[in-house]
Amino acid sequence: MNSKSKPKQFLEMHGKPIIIYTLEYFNEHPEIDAICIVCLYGWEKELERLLTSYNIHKVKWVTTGGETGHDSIFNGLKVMKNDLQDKDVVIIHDGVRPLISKELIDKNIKTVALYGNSITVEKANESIVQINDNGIIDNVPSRAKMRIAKAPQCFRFEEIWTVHEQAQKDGFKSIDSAHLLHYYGHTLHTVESTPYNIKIATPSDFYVFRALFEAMENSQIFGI
Ligand SMILES: C[C@](O)(CO)[C@H](O)COP(=O)(O)O
Repeated sequence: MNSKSKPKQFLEMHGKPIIIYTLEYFNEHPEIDAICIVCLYGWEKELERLLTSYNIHKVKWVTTGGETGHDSIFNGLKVMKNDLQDKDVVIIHDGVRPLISKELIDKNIKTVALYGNSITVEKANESIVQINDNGIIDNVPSRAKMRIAKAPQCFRFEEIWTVHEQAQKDGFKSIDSAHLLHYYGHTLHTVESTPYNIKIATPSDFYVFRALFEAMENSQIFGI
């Protein structure tokens, strides 16, 4: 949904870029020590300007994105590697999920502390069907067990680094970190997302974001 002039994470809502809404949750969270941003090539200067302007002071590393999400995450891990200990917790989030909450960050941190990793998921409230190459449904999994993988996805540095290194050797590209760890046989633990943790991927998502944001500001939505 990138506009003609801007990639979606830099689009503004009420004068503030989406990426800043997202970053503010991490910047203000007491248990977040440092932030790494993997930035779209060519937008680094604009990002630096925004970080200064909105005082996002916890950003310690900015690096350039790769061709895929998988490559971008690996770029982020590489730039942080020398500063992190194996047991440090890495919380991987999408810049275009600005309705994350402190509560969801808290839940993820607690789950990593207990089990070693944490994948944010949402219950599927519609049926999910698997199709074959001809568009024919060949599997209808039980909806009760279906979850939609979201972000944040959180790991000890050692665990996420090891699978990325292995994937480099194997030439394997994952859809996201949950997929990558599952591929290499790791046990993954889940936390249920807070509501409204939407990913802004299409123009309609942008309008949903605006409506939700305004409703939250006016306390019209119960349970935020
Ligand atoms: C991590 C994620 O948000 C889970 O749904 C998603 O996989 C990210 O996908 P993207 O295509 O890299 O935005």
